[in-house]
Amino acid sequence: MKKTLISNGIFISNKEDNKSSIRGCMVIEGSQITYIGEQAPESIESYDEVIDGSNKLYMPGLVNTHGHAAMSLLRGYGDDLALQIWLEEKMWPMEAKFTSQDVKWGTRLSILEMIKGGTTTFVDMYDHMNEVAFAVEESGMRGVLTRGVIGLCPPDVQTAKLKEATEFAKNWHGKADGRITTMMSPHAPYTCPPDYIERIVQVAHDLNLPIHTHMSETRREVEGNVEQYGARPAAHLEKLGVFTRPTLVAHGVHLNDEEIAILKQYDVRISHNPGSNLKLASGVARLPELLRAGVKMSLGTDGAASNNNLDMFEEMRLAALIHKGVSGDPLAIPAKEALLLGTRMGAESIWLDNVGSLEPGMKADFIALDIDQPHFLPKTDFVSHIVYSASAKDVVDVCVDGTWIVRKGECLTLDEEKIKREFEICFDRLRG
Ligand SMILES: CSC[C@H]1O[C@@H](n2cnc3c(O)ncnc32)[C@H](O)[C@@H]1O
Ligand SMILES: [Zn+2]
Repeated sequence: MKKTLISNGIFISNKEDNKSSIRGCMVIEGSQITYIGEQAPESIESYDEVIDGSNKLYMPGLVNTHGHAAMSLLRGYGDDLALQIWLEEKMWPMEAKFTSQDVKWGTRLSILEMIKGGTTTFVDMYDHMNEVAFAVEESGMRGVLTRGVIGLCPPDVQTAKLKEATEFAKNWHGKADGRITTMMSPHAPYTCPPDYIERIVQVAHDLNLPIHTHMSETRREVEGNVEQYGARPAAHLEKLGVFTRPTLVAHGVHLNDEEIAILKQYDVRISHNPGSNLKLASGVARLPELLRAGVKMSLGTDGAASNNNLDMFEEMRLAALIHKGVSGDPLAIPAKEALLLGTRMGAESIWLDNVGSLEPGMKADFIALDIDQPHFLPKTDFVSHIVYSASAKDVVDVCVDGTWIVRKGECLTLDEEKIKREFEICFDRLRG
């Protein structure tokens, strides 16, 4: 088993009882971290590889808990619209033209953007998901994948989509050396009739899988749900049995206290997507209150058509900043909490208990930032610098499951030039 020593680095471990950063060493054996501390545990000769970590900051890989990778093809299309019009008049008509090739190259472009920017795990809800799984397998990244189903269609089409989602979830769970896990996904309460949601929940039970859905993203959605079903979305999904499965909801912007209590009761996790919620004018989620209530929170970018990049550093900064602005409390989301939301809490939100911090026994999913740059001085509080000053462009090395997938800013697993060429071909066909 390959044994690597990284020495002379600065490490942000995220360990519960740890000081925020240490100057020292980390040892990786196979896919795992086996040591982190100030001094190397063994002499240099006992390692297969020794890396000089001077001028680098090592931290856990970022975890993006909600997105639609292939939507990179729709970046900049339908800007400055609110959700429902954006979906109905822009996204869905274009997505109806997507082939598996479009999803293949759109997803690969997003994976490139994500890994080069320090994201080591992502959640993806889309169609043509075999292509997403192949891309995850090849890239070396970690993915929690799900075929999202929209039930606004005839019963036979609903059944076909559910069958496809079920087959995908069954076939890919635990694949790519365990780097892929799967979920079942009714797209949203406003796009899936109640009986369809119940059928999806039944499949999740049968396959012992979690559920991922969009929920309470806009005020209009909440009002529509009350009008149509006599209940707000959280109570509606509770009634349909969704929360009897481990559940991750995206957005959760418009939640009242009663709904927060329901989500806490069922240990439902929420992916907070501040960039997308601002751009689509959906609102600002009650992140500080949700955290105080004990709801497990994390961060997501959503797709590149509503963000418009996949830079998780931006989401951490937005989370830290907008809640200060909205509440008037500078401590609403401190830097340390924003960092945890983008890393360890992200991993916990998607039931990955062995990534998100740098400690012995954890998977070697970590990134290195080049801190020999003006915006990382003075060398005082690196947690602050990560959240308030860093960006995806600072990432130089990325390791997932003990394998380097980015070195010196270059992706080692995917052919960047080919992906860009093929992406442009897909784009020209779709939008030319
Ligand atoms: C059924 S595949 C996923 C589906 O979700 C759409 N989508 C992208 N962003 C959002 C969002 O913020 N809210 C709701 N739905 C969204 C995407 O266009 C796909 O159709
Ligand atoms: Zn989404």
